[in-house]
Amino acid sequence: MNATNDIIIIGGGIIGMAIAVDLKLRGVSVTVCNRSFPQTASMAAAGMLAPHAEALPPGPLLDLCLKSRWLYPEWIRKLQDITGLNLGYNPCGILAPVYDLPTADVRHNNKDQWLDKTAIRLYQPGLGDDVVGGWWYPEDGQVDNRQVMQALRQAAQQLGVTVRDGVTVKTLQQKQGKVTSILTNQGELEGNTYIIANGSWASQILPLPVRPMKGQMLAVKMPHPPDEPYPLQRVLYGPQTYLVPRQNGRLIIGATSEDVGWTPHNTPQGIEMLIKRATRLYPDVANWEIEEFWWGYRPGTPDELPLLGHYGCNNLILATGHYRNGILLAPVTAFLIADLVINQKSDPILDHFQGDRFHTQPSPPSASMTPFNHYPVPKTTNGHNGTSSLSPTDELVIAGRKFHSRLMTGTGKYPSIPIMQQSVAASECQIVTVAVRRVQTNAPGHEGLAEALDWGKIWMLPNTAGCKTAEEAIRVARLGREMAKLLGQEDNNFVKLEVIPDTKYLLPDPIGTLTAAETLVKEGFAVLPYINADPMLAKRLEEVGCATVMPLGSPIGSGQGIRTQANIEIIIEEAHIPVVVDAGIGTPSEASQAMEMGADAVLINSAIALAKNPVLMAKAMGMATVAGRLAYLSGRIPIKDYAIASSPLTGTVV
Ligand SMILES: Cc1cc2nc3c(=O)[nH]c(=O)nc-3n(C[C@H](O)[C@H](O)[C@H](O)COP(=O)(O)OP(=O)(O)OC[C@H]3O[C@@H](n4cnc5c(N)ncnc54)[C@H](O)[C@@H]3O)c2cc1C
Ligand SMILES: CC(=O)[C@@H](O)[C@H](O)COP(=O)(O)O
Repeated sequence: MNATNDIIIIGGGIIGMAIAVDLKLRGVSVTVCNRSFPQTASMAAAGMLAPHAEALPPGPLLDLCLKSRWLYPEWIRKLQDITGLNLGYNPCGILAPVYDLPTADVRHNNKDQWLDKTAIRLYQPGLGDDVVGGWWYPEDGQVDNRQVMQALRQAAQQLGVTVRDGVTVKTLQQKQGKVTSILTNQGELEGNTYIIANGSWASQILPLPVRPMKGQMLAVKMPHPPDEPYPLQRVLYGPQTYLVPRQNGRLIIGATSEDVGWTPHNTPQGIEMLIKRATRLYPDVANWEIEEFWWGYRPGTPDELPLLGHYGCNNLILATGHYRNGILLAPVTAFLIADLVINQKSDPILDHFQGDRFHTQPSPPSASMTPFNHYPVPKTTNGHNGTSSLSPTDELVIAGRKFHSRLMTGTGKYPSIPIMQQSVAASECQIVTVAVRRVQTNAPGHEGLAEALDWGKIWMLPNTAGCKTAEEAIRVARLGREMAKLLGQEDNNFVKLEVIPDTKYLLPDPIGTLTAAETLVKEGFAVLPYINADPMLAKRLEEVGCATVMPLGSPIGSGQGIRTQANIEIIIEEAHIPVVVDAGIGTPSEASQAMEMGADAVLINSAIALAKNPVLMAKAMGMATVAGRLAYLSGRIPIKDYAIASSPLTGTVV
């Protein structure tokens, strides 16, 4: 283990490096862990400083951007003084041509300068015929972001920041509300404060809704006659495209905005679109020499605002999600975050950018006290509303943790979060599985879901749904552990392991599952693998140290019931760990059937969530699970070929 570092910054893009330099200048020891990925947003960007041309609506983001634009000249001067490098800072103004005339009202009321068809051509000759006028934003400008990156790295080196390239942070270790260390591909590192500044990849470390928005770019070379200036001197920010002329004659053309996940590369379609739009705006571009194509990932967030400030633990700070304006926002981010670290001073503007703003209201304090507002749930005949308790000794024990309910439920597919909350309460289950990926990306139907349950009462079972390979599942499992910790379950090391490459039947990959299970068990996880009902695989998983096995009854969501009965019976017979029948259960009788067979528990999602009355069905499933368990414990009568009369045959009246 390394010596303790004061501040550890995860990510060495413009945000991480700007914070590092600022902190170092204030006298703190800083280490930057940087995975060194070429397609970082900071290298891909166009470098526009364009709060006005981007047409940001009035609000906290515009305020933050304006503050940063105001800080820019001084920030650049500081970096130039340290490094002696030219950063291509150019407050050249931005011209924003349009193809459709805005209404006279808008033109009249807007405080920015409107230029008509003739005036705009005086500002910029050579515009395309479709341009009918435009806006002039004299205070916007540009910087050469690649030069800025070089300067930040050089400044960091000169000042004594430790930059560890090639170090990928895999997970944060937390204890009692504090991050204690980070685990990296090169070992463990300890610090006092940890700053998450890894752009689009933030969601790989913490359950944050940051996702990549791919942008493709292209650069051409502007020609110019000897002793004459380049034809473009200021940024042209046209409809869906921009042209950013550098002072050395390079013209940056951008950009696509694609919600395609981590799909890499430039594509013919993307480049064709860029060229088409650029030549409509400024036709001469069509003949200029192409210098380069590239692409990068903007760190997008659901509300397009960055995530800044403390998050979860008191020594964990976010500085990510800068989406389209991270180059512009670097100086203000560095300033505010350095202040927060050193002076423990949180500028009020940071209130708008808190990482927990996507969390919704928690569920009512006690699941069992939840009022059933939407669907009536009848009391059982004896007036007892509970179904889960059998006898105190009949507990389900998984990885040393005891549960009295043997029903596990899911959180997906419900018509609404309140109905999910009520269903969980009605089922009286104690373990609820949560799809880490969907929660972290705030996928439709999963917004605020993680916060909707009272994790003081329900045990979270993070699952790796959506993972097609062992590697993905391992990564998502680690995220799940962080998610559980952040939601207050410090000691939760459970993971429901799903490795499912097949999208039609959602059948799990046995080899990927075993591989991932081996790694996760070694990392201290209590692994609950979802498997086909394969007794040999179940045995192997038990041997590598899994906490349960979870054979499927039939394909997920199919409601076909227990089609794999014979194999599940073998698994139950042979296993020394709990067997949880997972997936395909469609009715309470099938839940009961699994329990009567001797399964230790059942996991049911679709049959509850998609029922006409989910809350009522949840109640029924809870009762059926108990009934099945009681039946199993009671010992069923043997099956006979012939009838045996119920009433005694002796002593009958003739
Ligand atoms: C095509 C395009 C055009 C843009 N144009 C503009 C513009 O004109 N003006 C503007 O203001 N903004 C623009 N942006 C947005 C801007 O580039 C980003 O908001 C900004 O660069 C984000 O900086 P960052 O440091 O947060 O992320 P990045 O620059 O992506 O840096 C993140 C760093 O973290 C590292 N990392 C990732 N995971 C780990 C890990 N687990 N452990 C260690 N290190 C890790 C990565 O390797 C990378 O070095 C543009 C973006 C794109 C893609
Ligand atoms: C939520 C979950 O983990 C499901 O993948 C699980 O397998 C349940 O399957 P059903 O939806 O068929 O009940």
